[in-house]
Amino acid sequence: MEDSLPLNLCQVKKSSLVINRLYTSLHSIALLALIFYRTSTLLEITKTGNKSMPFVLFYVLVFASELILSFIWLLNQAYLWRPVYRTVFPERLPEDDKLPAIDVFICTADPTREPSVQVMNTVISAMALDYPANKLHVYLSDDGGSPVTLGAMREAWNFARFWLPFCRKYGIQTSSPEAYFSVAGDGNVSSKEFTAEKEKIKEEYDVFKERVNKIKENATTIISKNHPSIIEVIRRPADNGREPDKAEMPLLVYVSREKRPSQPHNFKAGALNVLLRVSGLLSNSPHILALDCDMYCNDPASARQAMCFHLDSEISPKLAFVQFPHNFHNISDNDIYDSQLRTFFTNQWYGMDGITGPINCGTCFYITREALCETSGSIQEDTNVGQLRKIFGPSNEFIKSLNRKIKSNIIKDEARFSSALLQESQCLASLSYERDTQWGKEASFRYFSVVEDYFTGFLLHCKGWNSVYYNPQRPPFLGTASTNLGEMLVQNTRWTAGLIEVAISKYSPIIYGPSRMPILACMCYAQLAYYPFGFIPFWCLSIIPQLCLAQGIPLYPEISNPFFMVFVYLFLSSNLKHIQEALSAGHSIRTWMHEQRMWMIKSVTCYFYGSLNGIMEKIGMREASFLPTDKAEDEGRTKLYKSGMFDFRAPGMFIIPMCTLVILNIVSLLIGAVKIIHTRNYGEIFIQAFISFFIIVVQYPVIEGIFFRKDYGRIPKSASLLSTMLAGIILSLGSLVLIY
Ligand SMILES: O=c1ccn([C@@H]2O[C@H](COP(=O)(O)OP(=O)(O)O[C@H]3O[C@H](CO)[C@@H](O)[C@H](O)[C@H]3O)[C@@H](O)[C@H]2O)c(=O)[nH]1
Ligand SMILES: [Mn+2]
Repeated sequence: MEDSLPLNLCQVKKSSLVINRLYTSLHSIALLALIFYRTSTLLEITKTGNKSMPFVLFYVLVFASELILSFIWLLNQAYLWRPVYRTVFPERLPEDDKLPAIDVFICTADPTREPSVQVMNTVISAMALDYPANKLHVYLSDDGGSPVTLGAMREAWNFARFWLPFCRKYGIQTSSPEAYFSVAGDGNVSSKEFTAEKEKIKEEYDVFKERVNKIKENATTIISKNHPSIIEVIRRPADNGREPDKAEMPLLVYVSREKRPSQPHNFKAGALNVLLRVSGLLSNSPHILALDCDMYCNDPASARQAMCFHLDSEISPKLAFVQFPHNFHNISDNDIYDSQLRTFFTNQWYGMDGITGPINCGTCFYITREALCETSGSIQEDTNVGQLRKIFGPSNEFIKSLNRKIKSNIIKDEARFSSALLQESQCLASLSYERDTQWGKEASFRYFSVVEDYFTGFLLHCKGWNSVYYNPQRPPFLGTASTNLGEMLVQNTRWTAGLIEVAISKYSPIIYGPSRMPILACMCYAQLAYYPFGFIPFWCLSIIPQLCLAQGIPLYPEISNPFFMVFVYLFLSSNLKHIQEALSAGHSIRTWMHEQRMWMIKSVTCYFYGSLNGIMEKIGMREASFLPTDKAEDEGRTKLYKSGMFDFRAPGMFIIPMCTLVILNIVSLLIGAVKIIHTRNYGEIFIQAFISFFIIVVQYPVIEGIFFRKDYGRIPKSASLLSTMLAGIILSLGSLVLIY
């Protein structure tokens, strides 16, 4: 019987599992050997006492670095334990009238950094999801409180009245009009009628873009940080003579929560919580799709794919969300900055999916309202309303909405948008509404950290909820990746600060997690929280062995020592594993090189600064901030990225440490080489020379940027000069302390 067939399948990636476990076992033996070697050598050094204090200190720092790296490596093994992949069978879903409703939440904050036409493409593509229109409700949160966005949204509604019927009629998959018209376009139809219609729609689209741009040109305010809440249910305006087919349209709502300059608004999490409340009143769908404003739906099938999990009676009672991968439309084949964040989406989430499910990634996920407003499941007619008000605030209407049994979630009836209801929504979007409630603390999206996604997902998993990772063949969503070095380092610094805030709090996954979720899941969460601390070993290992190399002082076993092979093994094993993962995800060896390079660059910069910011935020010396990434295209920058050239026009705080370390490595390798030629004894400092050599090879683009490039993306002369001076100072200080 069709009904009894499963809606989805979960299979273990057997070959990966075997390779992974073999790798983990062998590599951990080698790590134990390293720890044995370091401990015994250190004991010997301290016993004989014939080494200088600075040397012992350096030795201890190198050992400590190796321990930190081993710890992060150990946490990482949890991802490798049991990778799984999933298959869905949407054709087995119940009839349309039995499908649950979906609310789509889209957040935007700034029409300049997030161009309105792009945001509206996301809105339109969400409206075009392959789902019954009366069960789809699209909400846009505008943190910019911008008349430009509101105006653009009205225009988007107008255009969608042409676009949706067209997509439905011809089965268009690329439901973002911009993407559809800029690429060859799908819909394998070549009839005359289709061509004519397509042309007509294209004209409508151009009109739409023109109007949106005009709204921006004529606007007197672009962003308002001081305004009451504004909610508008977008409706079709009076007949304008361009009436298309009477089409069923999803509900479209504009929400701009109240903003006051002096009051904290909790960034995106705050915006999402307002949407959660307002939508609770207007549509109250049991499922929610959250999207960043640049993440348009690239496959209308994602809603039904997600339902294959949410409607599976076996997994649904504990299933909080289905996470889809982040894919990006602007990734070049030669992705020099690893803008696509490959490791997360082609490796780690499969591994977490085999435990309790992937982390929440902030966008491209279908979550249940019940998981976010946890108590709703248990709300009965007799539940103490006073209690609920303490958690959810004073709105009776909202509290009523929590009880699924009372509320139907389908609205078509215009009377539902009575002015009283809209007024109540406005009150739900006001700043004062959350005062003395548990919003952002107990239920809902959490405010504790700027990586609200990671933290909210973590607490859901702690409460016993699960998640699912589904990565279909056709990218379900496509966003705009940061393909600009400076922008991306700022973004990563923000992420790091958010992660470190969690890592050093009472919610640290290794303290808060173990009693609440499987240990492997804790390890995954801990790996994400702690990997930024990799900046400590990276800084140490790119300075200390080099200082010693320049003095001809060995820190590693010499070639004839049996432990030499342990170091060789560790280096080869981890890099070959990395290469294997890149290759099996369909990438080339080049990807490995890019990722190594970016790991080094991020370690010296964002992981370092982000950790400092996180610690300062924790002790109250700094306020958290969230500057949305720039999603507007910059032709010059895009050109450099596409041609595989680094664009070093980034703040000096990022460029200078990077250059300093590279120059330091070049100089110490040169000095070391001269020493080797003199003494003819290379065996003792081989590993140190190799470390420098490896860093230099991997960081070749930086060398090119300092010495060889003449274009505008090169490293500025002033930065090179300053870096050379800094490298000189470090080297001289190093030789001073090591000699005396
Ligand atoms: O005060 C704010 C700040 C941001 N946003 C929106 O949040 C989204 C994400 O912002 P973006 O600048 O694109 O940040 P990213 O670092 O790219 O976002 C990633 O990381 C965030 C956590 O730091 C997650 O929330 C996101 O989903 C995830 O894509 C965008 O739609 C913004 O408009 C707001 O609505 N209000
Ligand atoms: Mn983004």
